[in-house]
Amino acid sequence: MTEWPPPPPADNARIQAALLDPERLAAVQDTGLLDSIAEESFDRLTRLAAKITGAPVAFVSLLDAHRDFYKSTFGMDAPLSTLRQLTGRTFCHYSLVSDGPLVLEDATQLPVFRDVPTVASLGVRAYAGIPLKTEAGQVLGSFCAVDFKAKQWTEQDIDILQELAHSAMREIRLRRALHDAEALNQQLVQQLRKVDELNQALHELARTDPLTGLRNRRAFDDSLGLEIAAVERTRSPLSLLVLDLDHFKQINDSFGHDAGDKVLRSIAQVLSGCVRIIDIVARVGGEEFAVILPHTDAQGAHEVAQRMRAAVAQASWLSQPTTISIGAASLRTAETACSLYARADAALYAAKRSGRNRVVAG
Ligand SMILES: Nc1nc2c(ncn2[C@@H]2O[C@H](COP(=O)(O)OP(=O)(O)OP(=O)(O)O)[C@@H](O)[C@H]2O)c(=O)[nH]1
Repeated sequence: MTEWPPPPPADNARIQAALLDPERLAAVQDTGLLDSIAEESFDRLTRLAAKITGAPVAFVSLLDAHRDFYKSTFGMDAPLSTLRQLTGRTFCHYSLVSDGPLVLEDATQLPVFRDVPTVASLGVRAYAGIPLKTEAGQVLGSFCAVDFKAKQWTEQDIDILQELAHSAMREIRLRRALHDAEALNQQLVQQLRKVDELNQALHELARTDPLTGLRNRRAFDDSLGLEIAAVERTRSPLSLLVLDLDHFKQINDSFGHDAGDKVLRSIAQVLSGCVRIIDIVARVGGEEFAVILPHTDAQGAHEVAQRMRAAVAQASWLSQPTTISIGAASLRTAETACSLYARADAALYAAKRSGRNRVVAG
C-alpha cells in the first residue's frame, strides 16, 4: 500500500542499541509481564485484530534484551506457538526503531526484510506492527498482525491496529498500577501489623510494674475480676493472698532507697518462684504484693502462703533478715472482688498486729 511505504530498514547496530538500551529494558521489566501467562484481556485484543484486519495471525510482543516474549498470540498453529519466545532478528525489532507503524505488504520483495528468519522458516510475508510506546517514550514491543501471503493493508486496518495497540498499552499500565497498589497495600498491612505490635507492647507496658516486672495494680484488678467471673462458670475455689514486707522502712532508712528497690525485685522473684503458672502475682502498692490463686481453696492458699513466707525469711537479704506478713482469703459465694480483697487485707493487718512474719486467714 502506498500510504505506508516501508521505511529504509534500520541497520543492525541501531536495532541492537535500542534493544539493549537499559532504560528501555527497565521499562519492559517494569511491566511485570515477561514470562507471564496468557491473559484474556490481551488475547481479546489480538483476536479482534485478526478478525477485523483479516490477518491470520496477531500478537503482542515484548522485546527483552535477547528474546521476543509474546504476551498474547492469535492464530499461531502449534509449531509456531512453540516459538513463543523467539530469538534472532524479527520484524518487531525493525518496528522498535521505526518510529511509527511498520507496514510491509510483502517482505519477500523488500531488501533486508526478506532476510528476516521467519520469512524463510514460517513463510511470513505481510507484517503490520505498531510500537507499544510508554508515556516516557520507551518502546516495549509491538502490537502486530501477520499474513502468510502478500497483503494490502488498508488505512482502516492500520487505524484499528493502532487503537488496539493503544488498548494494549492501557492494559499494561493498568497491570503496573494494580501491581503498585498491591505493593502499597502490602506495605500498609506491614505497617498496621507493626502498629498492632506496638499497641500490644504499650498495653503490656501499661499493665506491668516497671520495678519488678510483675503485673501492676490495674492488671491485678482486671485479672481478679476475670478470675471471679470464671468461678461463676466453673464453681471452682479461688483464693487471694495480700502480702506486705515487714519493717521495710528500716531497710530503706538503713541501706538506702536503691537497696530497698533491689529487695523488692528479689521478693518479686521469690514469690513468683513459689506459684504455679496459672497463679497471678502482682505488685499492688509500694511494698505490697497480691497473689491470685485460681482453683485453690483455703487450705491450699494457706500452704502457698506459708511457702512464700518461709522462702522470703530464708533468703539472705542484705545484712538483716527480711520477712513478710500475709493475709489470705478464699472467695465466698457471690462475693465481689472488693469484698474478697478487703477480707485478705484485714487478715494482713491482723498478721502485722499479731507479730508479723506470719499468715492469717480472713
Ligand atoms: N525502696 C523502695 N521503698 C518503697 C517503695 N514503695 C514504698 N517504699 C517504702 O516502703 C516503706 C513502707 O513503710 P511502712 O508503711 O511504714 O511499713 P513498714 O516499714 O514495712 O512496716 P510494717 O508494714 O508495719 O511492717 C516506706 O519506707 C516506703 O518509702 C519502693 O518502690 N521502693
